[in-house]
Amino acid sequence: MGVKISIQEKNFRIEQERKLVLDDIQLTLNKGDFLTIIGPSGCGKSTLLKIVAGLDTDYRGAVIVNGRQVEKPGIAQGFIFQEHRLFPWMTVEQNIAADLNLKDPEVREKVDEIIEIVRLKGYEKAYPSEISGGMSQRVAIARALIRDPEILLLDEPFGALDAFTRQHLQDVLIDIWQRKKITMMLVTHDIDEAVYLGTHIAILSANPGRVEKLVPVELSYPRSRTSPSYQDVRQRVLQEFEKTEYEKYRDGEGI
Ligand SMILES: Nc1ncnc2c1ncn2[C@@H]1O[C@H](COP(=O)(O)OP(=O)(O)OP(=O)(O)O)[C@@H](O)[C@H]1O
Repeated sequence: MGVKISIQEKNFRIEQERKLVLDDIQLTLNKGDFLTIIGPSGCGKSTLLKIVAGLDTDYRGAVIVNGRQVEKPGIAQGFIFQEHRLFPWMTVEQNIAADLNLKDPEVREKVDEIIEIVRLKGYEKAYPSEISGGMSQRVAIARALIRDPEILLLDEPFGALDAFTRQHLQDVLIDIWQRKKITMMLVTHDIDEAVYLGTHIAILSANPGRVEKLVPVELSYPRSRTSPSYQDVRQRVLQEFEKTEYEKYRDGEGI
């Protein structure tokens, strides 16, 4: 059981013109894999994630999550955006429970367990305006986790946070992933984040978006950013990434 992504092509229509954005993306994730995705700006990373989430179904191909074809958004595919999208009028625990009844003892127990996992104990009754950006993002992750998703999709989840908070949340995410044994797909602009988190890294090229390289990361967790083996992987990924950037600009695309 796992996730099978087969996107033959994804086009967007822009001013009468058809633009091929994703071309022949074939990815297979085993249960518990953590795939990080990097690639030049505009290469289709978010589009890929939205397709897996069922938020975009206008493409040629199929996405199978644990044997079922994804045809619309659903609880099996948790999605975390860059901005947390919490309800400002609800407390932390209400945001996490959302449409589930907090008075139900089973829901209560689950909310308490997840709050502990995302390290928000003591903040259950706080409102989003009373907590930091990093904490809000942890609430968003908790809200997805409580629904027991088969895959968690994260689109630049820590992109808006400062470097210190970002590193802390990377460790929280690894802890969640190890405890829940959940399959993850995370898009990032940060090569370091991709190497620190992923069991595999997909490096995409642009125009059209293709998987240029799939790099398995055979480093144990927790990873040390300063170890020589970590630096070796980082260097290899950086070289591959630079090739895709170079090709993009050589072909006349600019910032
Ligand atoms: N709804 C849309 N309509 C038309 N074109 C779109 C739409 N969404 C995305 N695109 C185009 O598709 C391409 C891929 O966009 P996407 O947001 O998936 O890239 P990305 O790799 O996530 O970019 P970034 O790294 O800058 O966030 C871009 O050229 C973008 O302009």
